[in-house]
Amino acid sequence: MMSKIAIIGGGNLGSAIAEGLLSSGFTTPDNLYVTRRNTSLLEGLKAKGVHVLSDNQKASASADYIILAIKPFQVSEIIHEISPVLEGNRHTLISVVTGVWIQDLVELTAGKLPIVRAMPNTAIAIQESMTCTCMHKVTETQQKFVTDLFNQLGKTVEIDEKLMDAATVLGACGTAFAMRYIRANIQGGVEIGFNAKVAAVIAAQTVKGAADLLLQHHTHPEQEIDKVTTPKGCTIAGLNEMEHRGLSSSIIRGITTSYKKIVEKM
Ligand SMILES: NC(=O)C1=CN([C@@H]2O[C@H](COP(=O)(O)OP(=O)(O)OC[C@H]3O[C@@H](n4cnc5c(N)ncnc54)[C@H](O)[C@@H]3O)[C@@H](O)[C@H]2O)C=CC1
Ligand SMILES: O=C(O)[C@@H]1CCC=N1
Repeated sequence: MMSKIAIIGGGNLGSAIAEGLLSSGFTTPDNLYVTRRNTSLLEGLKAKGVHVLSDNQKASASADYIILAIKPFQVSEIIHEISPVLEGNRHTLISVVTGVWIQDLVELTAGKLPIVRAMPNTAIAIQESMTCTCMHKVTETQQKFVTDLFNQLGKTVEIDEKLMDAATVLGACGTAFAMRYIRANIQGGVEIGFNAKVAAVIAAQTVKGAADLLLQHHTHPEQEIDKVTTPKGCTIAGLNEMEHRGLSSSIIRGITTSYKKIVEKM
C-alpha cells in the first residue's frame, strides 16, 4: 500500500511540494492531504482529487509522513495541536521550516518521532528543486522513502545540520536571487531592442543553459566564461563593467546578509 503524505500549510512551498509530488507520480491525489486555514485557496489541488482540509489533526492522523510547511513562529502551536494523534511507530515528521532545529522538533514531539529536516526550493513544483536534508532517528525504510521523495523532485544532498541555515540561503533564497539576475537581463534586453516577452525567454533559457553546462561538464564557471570571452570582445567588456559596478560583491554581500538574518533568528 502506498504511504500517505500530509502537508501541513499549503502556502507557497507546501503547494509547490504537492504539485511536484503529483506531477512526478510519486504519490496519487488520494494519498495526499494538504491543509490550510483558508482552503478556498487550494481549489486547484482539490480539483485534482487531493484531500484539502483545514483540520491539521485529521490530516496528520490520515498520514504516515507529515510535512510541516508553515512559518517558523507557528511550529510550536501546530505541533501541539497535532500531538494527540502522533504515533512514534507510524509517523515521520519532515520539516521544511527555516531556522527550526531538529533538537527543537525533538523537544516539541517529546522525542517520540523520527524527524527529517529538509530545505527544498519552489522549483520543487516542477521537479527541479535543490533539496538539502538531514535526518534523525529514521529507519532505513523511512530514510529511503524521504530520499526517494526528494530525488523525484530534483536533486538531493544530505548535509550536516549545522549547514542547514547556509543551505537555506544558497538553495532556497537562491531561487529569488537568480530571478532578480534574470529580471535585470530582461530589463537590459528591452533597452537594447527586444520586447519584454522575447527578452524573458532569451534570458531564462540562457541562464538555464549556463547552469546545465556546469552540472553536465562539472566545470568551474570561469572555465565556461573563458570559452565565451573573445579577446577584445564584447563579453569581457560587459563582464568587467559589471564587476566594476560590484556584481559579485553585491551577490556575496546579499548571501551573507540573508545568512545573518536566519542566524539572528529572523
Ligand atoms: N517559500 C520558499 O521558497 C521556501 C520556504 N521555506 C520555509 O517553508 C515554510 C513555509 O513558507 P512559505 O510556503 O513561503 O509560506 P506561506 O506563508 O506561503 O505558507 C504557509 C501556509 O501555512 C498556512 N497556515 C497558517 N496557519 C495554519 C494552520 N494553523 N494550519 C494549516 N495551515 C496554516 C498559511 O495559510 C499558508 O498558506 C517557512 O517556514 C519557510 O521558511 C523553506 C524553503 C523555501
Ligand atoms: O525568505 C524566507 O525566509 C524563506 C526561507 C527560504 C525561502 N524563503
